[in-house]
Amino acid sequence: MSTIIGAAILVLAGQAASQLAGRGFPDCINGPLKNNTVCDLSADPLDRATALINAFTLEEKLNNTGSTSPGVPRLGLPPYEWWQEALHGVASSPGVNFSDSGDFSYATSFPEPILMGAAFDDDLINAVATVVSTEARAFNNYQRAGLDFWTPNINPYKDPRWGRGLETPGEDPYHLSSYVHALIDGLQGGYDPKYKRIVATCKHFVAYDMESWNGNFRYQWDAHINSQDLVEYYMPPFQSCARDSNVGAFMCSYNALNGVPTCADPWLLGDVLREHWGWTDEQQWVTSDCDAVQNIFLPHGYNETREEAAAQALIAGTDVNCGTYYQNHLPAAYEQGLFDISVLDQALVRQYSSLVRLGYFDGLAVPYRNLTFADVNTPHAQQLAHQAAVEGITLLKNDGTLPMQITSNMTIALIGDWANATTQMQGNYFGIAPYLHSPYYAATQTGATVYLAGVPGGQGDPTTNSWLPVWDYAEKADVIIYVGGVDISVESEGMDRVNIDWTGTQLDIIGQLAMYGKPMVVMQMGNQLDSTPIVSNANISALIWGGYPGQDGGVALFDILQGIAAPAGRLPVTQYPADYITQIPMTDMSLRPNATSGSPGRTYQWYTGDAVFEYGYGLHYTNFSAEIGGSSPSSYGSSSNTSYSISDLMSGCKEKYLDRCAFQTFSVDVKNTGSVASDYVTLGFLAGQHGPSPYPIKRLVAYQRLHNIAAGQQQQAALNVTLGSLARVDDYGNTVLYPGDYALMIDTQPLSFVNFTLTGDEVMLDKWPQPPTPRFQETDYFVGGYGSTYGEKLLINGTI
Ligand SMILES: O=[N+]([O-])c1ccc(O[C@@H]2O[C@@H](CO)[C@H](O)[C@H]2O)cc1
Repeated sequence: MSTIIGAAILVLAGQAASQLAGRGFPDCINGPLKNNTVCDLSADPLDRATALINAFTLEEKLNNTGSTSPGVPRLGLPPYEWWQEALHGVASSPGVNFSDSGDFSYATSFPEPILMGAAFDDDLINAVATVVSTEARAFNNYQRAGLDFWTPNINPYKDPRWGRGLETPGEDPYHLSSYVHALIDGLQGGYDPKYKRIVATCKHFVAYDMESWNGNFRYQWDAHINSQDLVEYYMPPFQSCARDSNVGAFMCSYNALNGVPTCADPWLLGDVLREHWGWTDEQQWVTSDCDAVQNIFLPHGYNETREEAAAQALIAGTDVNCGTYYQNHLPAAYEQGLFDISVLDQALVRQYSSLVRLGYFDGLAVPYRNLTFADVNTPHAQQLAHQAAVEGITLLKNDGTLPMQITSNMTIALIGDWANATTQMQGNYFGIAPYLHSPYYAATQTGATVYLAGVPGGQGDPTTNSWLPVWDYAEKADVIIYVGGVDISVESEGMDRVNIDWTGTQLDIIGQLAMYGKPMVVMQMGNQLDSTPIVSNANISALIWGGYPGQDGGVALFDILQGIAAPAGRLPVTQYPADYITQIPMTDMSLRPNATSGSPGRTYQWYTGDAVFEYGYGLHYTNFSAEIGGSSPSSYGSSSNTSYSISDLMSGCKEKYLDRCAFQTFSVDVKNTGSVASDYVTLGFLAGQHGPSPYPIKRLVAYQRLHNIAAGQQQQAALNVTLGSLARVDDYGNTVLYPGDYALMIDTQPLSFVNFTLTGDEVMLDKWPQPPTPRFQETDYFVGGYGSTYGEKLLINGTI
């Protein structure tokens, strides 16, 4: 009896699976592949993919090397588009196809990562990513998207000019590593699930963080980075992706690293990525950025011929080529004997075994097959999009005007080019949102009378007649709200910013509006601008940073303004003074301040000047105390010194990767000492004299967001600090645990400290694989602004 039922189920499943085939999935029931091992659900994924690729002819193999793969009609293998985007929601891209109306005409649009980074809430990021992957699966079920997505952009945001900083969670490598771990877990559905929800792609590997600056373009830029900066700053998020999060794919970048284009670099894609980080699973692949293989030939000029460039990339480990360069040039490269067929087979097996792991060949056996458009933009997703914006929005100034009660008998003058922002709130790499609740929409929801003057933020003379409504509205209003800043017209892909201050026009308008002497709030949108004139103007009541807040951004801003939600976001980047960009070229990749080059240093860890607002800054509507469990000296270096022997710490360390070993979990008692319930982001910074000099000012080693701490109540944060977090990186890129003085501090203006020392001999936690040969001339370091001693030292050691 049960056999009959089983057979009936199989027949039904077979029919349904065949119907799926009509929707762009391979037909493993009735199609030509039905007897190929790729259709055997019980076989090992690698064996399944190998059997599939073994059935390809040479020509079919070469045809399927680009981002748009034609498949193999002879075998019933459908075409597959590898390029999907989902930076902060399923996004318009070659493989994503929104319908014009009805089902699949929209997807939830979350804030840009720069604002979600400001939430410092990994649980939130995991929840957002889970919604994104759910919606992606629903799109896939109806043939409106593939199963792999080229997100996240996890290059650290090292320079405030970078046009794509909005795509990242900020400037700190620890923060990015932790954020991306939570994100990938949500996108892929865990570390190693039987069926991945989707495949995520960590990009752009590595040192890609310049678009176009002073004659340097992303396509030809050769980033010169010494091993210490590389391992300490540029690599950690990618290590987190590969080694700690088991991400399904990587994308190599346009730029070169120390003379070698990243997509052509066997050391980077082989020794570092696959071997050192243990990303050895052959179900994971590397794609090039789009046309980056072409760029190896020109403008990098790294190879003599197009065929050599294509072959070099393939051999180096670039498995997929975004674009058509492989399809166009690998055939001739093969004829010229520039690569062995086994290398091409390996690349194809990696791709298709990844599709096996996504259930591409498994019909209805895949648990996500029942997702439909009803699972897109659900009430939960909408709530999360709103929450993500609220959690990230950061209060930078408040003279007590906020939270502001807005009543229906009030009049608001809402001014600025973001006042009625819609798609502006989505930044870049976005899809079609179900709705875009602008600040104006949110203002009208309060019941107050709203005068809207969406004046352009960029240019113009605010004394001319066309601006008259602004002054009229300000005159009539009880409250003035200016919503402006920057947007993707000045910071975007291919376009770095040329300055980081407010435009003269905007400052002129804001200054004049402040003279009305009314409650006035500035909402600073987009990325950071030097807001000194706003901070120092006593007539401006409050300054809120709102980033790119997504589909419910206006509502989130007004919820913060009115105190419906309490602000607890923290700046995920330093807000530099405007002249910072005159002190350091974008091309200088070094982090440490340098007297010879004049660099004031990069990021809060090394910047020696005065920030307008420091990394981690953010005000609340209440006050907090934060005590580190039991021991709380009043400052760094004062008493309560506990001493730890390095050898004792190491003897308890059983992890494969020593940096993962626990040092301590510091419990922090956080008390809301004010009168407004609020979230609190517990930031744990480490300072002290240990390891190679110079020492960073401080560095983030742990964080946890606590939620809704009632007035007068207390919650406890648990800050997990690893041995890796205590360690520093030496000149050769090795990660070393050093004896010396340490201090853990809670918050930016520390609310409490704990001091401790490590004693005994230093221990190497991670030995960095050196590139095979020195890869560029000593003089190159001088171009990059390095001191001569350093350059010599590096070359004497025959490495970088
Ligand atoms: O030719 N195009 O249309 C085109 C569009 C976008 C583009 O940018 C690259 O494509 C994205 C792929 O994920 C990378 O993040 C970005 O660097 C590169 C090329």
